Amino acid sequence: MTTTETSRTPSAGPPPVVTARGLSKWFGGTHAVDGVSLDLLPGEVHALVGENGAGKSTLGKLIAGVHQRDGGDLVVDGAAIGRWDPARAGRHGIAMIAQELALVPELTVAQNVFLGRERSRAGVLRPGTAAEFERIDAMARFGLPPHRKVRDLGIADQQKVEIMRSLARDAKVVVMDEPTSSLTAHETEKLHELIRTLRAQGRTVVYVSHFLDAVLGIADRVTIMRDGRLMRTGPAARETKASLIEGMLGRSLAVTFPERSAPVPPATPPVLDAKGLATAEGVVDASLTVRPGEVVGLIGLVGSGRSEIARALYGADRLTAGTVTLRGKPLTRPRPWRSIAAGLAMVPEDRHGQGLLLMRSIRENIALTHSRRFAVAGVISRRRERAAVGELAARLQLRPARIEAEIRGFSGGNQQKALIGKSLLGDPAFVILDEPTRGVDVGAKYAIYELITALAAQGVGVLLISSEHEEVMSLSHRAYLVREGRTIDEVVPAETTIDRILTTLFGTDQKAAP
Ligand SMILES: Nc1ncnc2c1ncn2[C@@H]1O[C@H](COP(=O)(O)OP(=O)(O)OP(=O)(O)O)[C@@H](O)[C@H]1O
Repeated sequence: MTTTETSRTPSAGPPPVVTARGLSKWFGGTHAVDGVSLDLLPGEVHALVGENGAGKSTLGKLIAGVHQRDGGDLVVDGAAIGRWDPARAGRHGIAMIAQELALVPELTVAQNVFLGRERSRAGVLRPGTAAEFERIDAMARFGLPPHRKVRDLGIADQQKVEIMRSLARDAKVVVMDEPTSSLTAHETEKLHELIRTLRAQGRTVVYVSHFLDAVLGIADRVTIMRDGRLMRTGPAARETKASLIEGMLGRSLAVTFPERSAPVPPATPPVLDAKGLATAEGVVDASLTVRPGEVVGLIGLVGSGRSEIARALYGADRLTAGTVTLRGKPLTRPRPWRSIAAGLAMVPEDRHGQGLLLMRSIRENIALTHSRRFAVAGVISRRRERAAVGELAARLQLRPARIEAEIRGFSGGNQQKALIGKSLLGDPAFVILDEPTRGVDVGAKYAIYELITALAAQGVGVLLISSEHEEVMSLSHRAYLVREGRTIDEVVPAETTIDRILTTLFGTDQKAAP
């Protein structure tokens, strides 16, 4: 579909709570949102879908006052809106849960939930807030400890704090940008229940997501965006996954995986050999090997210790027991810089917290860790740097392909690609990819799958962690099952099913039949 249709308000039914007419937003030469007209109805879940960089987040931010529009009109509750910022939007009952979470790490869960609302100084909450927290907690059913510092929470729990914050503000329109990207299937289902409750209360949820199955399951209406423009808005019931993908990309694309290379013979000496790892951060007893040319998955639920095992291998957390051997040499007391020098690379799960410098350019971000590689007689050659980064940007299909632009101006999915690029530039022998396709659209996902397969074909050993079990099942030669910080079993994904594996993971001491 190439024609641009605007959404229409059904002739009967309640008037829209927000109406956008010809909204427009430029970032430098990028027309991020281009003449978008849209109604948000009370009591609807309105999904926004589109490729990375299609303008979904920017549209959400224009509605929530995070960005100022450059053109077009915004009508809220029937009144035309002039200047617009998050505080004004908040007073009109519009809240946004952005991809880049806006929490204060040093404050507690409850303090963050009521941030900007509490009147007492130094983060001391007003009397009555405990009861208020309980009320919100009862509605959200996340079971978060109110007094825990946010910096001690994982990214999934931090996302839940943001969601509770919008509940605390009693928002009637909540824009959720990729709310489920770090949640487990079970947590996603709980969030969807909460969204249904909000809808039943007559509230509006704008749901930005790349998970098209989830979109079809929860949304009443779907708006498809492409290149800043609105392609169509219509009832979710009339869409299928294929029709959404076609609308997003302008062409059809089978959601498939590239073919795995042949299994690596077991006698091949491993590139990585880890035995009996333990850390204070939750690894209890993890052992695994990865051979050159092999993609090995870690399958476990969020919170099972998958990412913690990755951090232990990389040296981000200190080992309290166990050994890591890389290319036959022991990594005594692994630390990230020693691991990188020894040929290990890691793409972390939390790209903002651990991976990228948002104020620096793509080139600087990609090249920073590898400055020595571009040195000629001790001086960094910008020309060599630009050539290598440019080549990587093309391989990763980075959009826009401007390697000197600041990272923060790139869409979430394109930031993720830059992060992967950063880890690959050092020609590592072993790569850890923790949620490499999180927040990435279908087209770019396939590019990342191809990259993983290509890395293995070049003889690199890959450790793959993903909440999308289908990815691990389709890309890995072998996989370890992880529960409570332990590697409890090893499977060959091509010879088993995810259902069997999940039975093993959920069960107490059942073994998966391979
Ligand atoms: N603060 C900014 N400064 C400069 N450019 C920006 C900024 N925010 C967004 N852009 C650009 O605007 C376009 C739309 O980005 P946006 O984040 O809205 O896309 P998106 O559809 O939400 O993508 P994703 O699915 O990857 O999150 C992109 O080309 C992006 O690079």
